[in-house]
Amino acid sequence: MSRPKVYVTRKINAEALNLLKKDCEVISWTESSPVPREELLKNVSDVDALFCVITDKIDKELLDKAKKLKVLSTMSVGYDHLEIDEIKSRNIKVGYTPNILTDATAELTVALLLATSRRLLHANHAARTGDWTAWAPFWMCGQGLTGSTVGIVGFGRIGQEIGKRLKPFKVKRILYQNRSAKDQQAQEIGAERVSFDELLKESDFVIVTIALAPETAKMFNEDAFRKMKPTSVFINTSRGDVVDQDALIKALQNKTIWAAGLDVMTPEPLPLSSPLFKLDNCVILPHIGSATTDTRENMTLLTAKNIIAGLKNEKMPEELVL
Ligand SMILES: O=C(O)C(=O)CO
Repeated sequence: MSRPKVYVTRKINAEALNLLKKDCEVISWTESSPVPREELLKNVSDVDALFCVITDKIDKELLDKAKKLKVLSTMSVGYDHLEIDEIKSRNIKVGYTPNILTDATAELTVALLLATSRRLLHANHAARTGDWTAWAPFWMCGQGLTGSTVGIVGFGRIGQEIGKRLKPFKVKRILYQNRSAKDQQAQEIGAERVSFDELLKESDFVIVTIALAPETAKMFNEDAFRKMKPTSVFINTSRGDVVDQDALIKALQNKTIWAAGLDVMTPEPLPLSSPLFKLDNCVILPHIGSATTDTRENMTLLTAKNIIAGLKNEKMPEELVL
C-alpha cells in the first residue's frame, strides 16, 4: 500500500522529519525562508497532509488545489493564518501546538516588558555611541513594576503565566480582561477581572496576549490609546493586527502613551521605513515569543505527531476543535 504523502513548508529538524518519514513519504521545502506561494500551491495537489507555519496562508485557493488533503498541522498556537470555515467544510483535521510554547512566550513577554520599561535598548545604544557622558540623576529613567498595576488583555494560558511571573516583581494589582471569567486561575494569581475600559484606565502596563479574531482586530485603536495613562507601557506578543498600528504610532509620537514593546506587528517583517523604527520609545522584536531551541523542537515534534495520528485516524495529541 502506498504511504501517505506529507508536504513540509519549512526546513525543520531531522528528528521531526525522521518521525514523519517512518510513516509517510515526505517532501519538504528545504530552506528556512518561507516557501514561495507558487511552489506551495504546486506541491499541495497530491498531498494527504500538510505541515505548515504561521506565514503560510491556508485559504480557499490553496484548499481548492489540495484535493486529497486530510490533515493540516500548524507549528503554532495561533491559527489566524488558517481559513477555518473552508477547512472545516472539507472535513480536514487540524492540529496545532498549544501549551508547549506557553512558558517560552510568557518569559519573552516579561523580557520585552522590562526592556521597554527600563529602556534597555535605548540605554545600550547610548553607551555604545558616546551619548553616555556621565551618570546623571534623571538620565535614562524608566517605569518600574514595583507598586504598579498590570493589565493583561487575554487571560488564557500565556496571559496567566505572565501574571504569575510578574507577581514577584511586587506589582500591586493584576487586572485582566477576558471573554469568559477565569475565577479559579485568577484567584491563584490574585488577578481581578475588569472591563476593557477599566483595564486601560487603571493599568501602568497593558499586556496583550489575546488571539486575533474578527472581534479582536484593531481593538487597540486611537480611542483605546487615549484611555491609557500617559506613563503607560504597551506590550504586544499576540498578533500585530489586534492593533491599529497607525494609531499606535501616533500615540507614541504624541506621548499619549509612554512606550511600546512589540514582538508582533503588521506586516512582518516590519519594513525598515516604518516610523516605529524611528521611535526611541518603541522596542521591536522579530516575532520570537516561542523562540527557545527546546520549545521550537517540541513544536516541530508535536506538529509531526498530530499529522501521524490524524492520518491513522487516531486521536491527535492536539487537535484544534472549534
Ligand atoms: O505559535 C504561534 O502562534 C506563534 O506566533 C509562533 O510561536
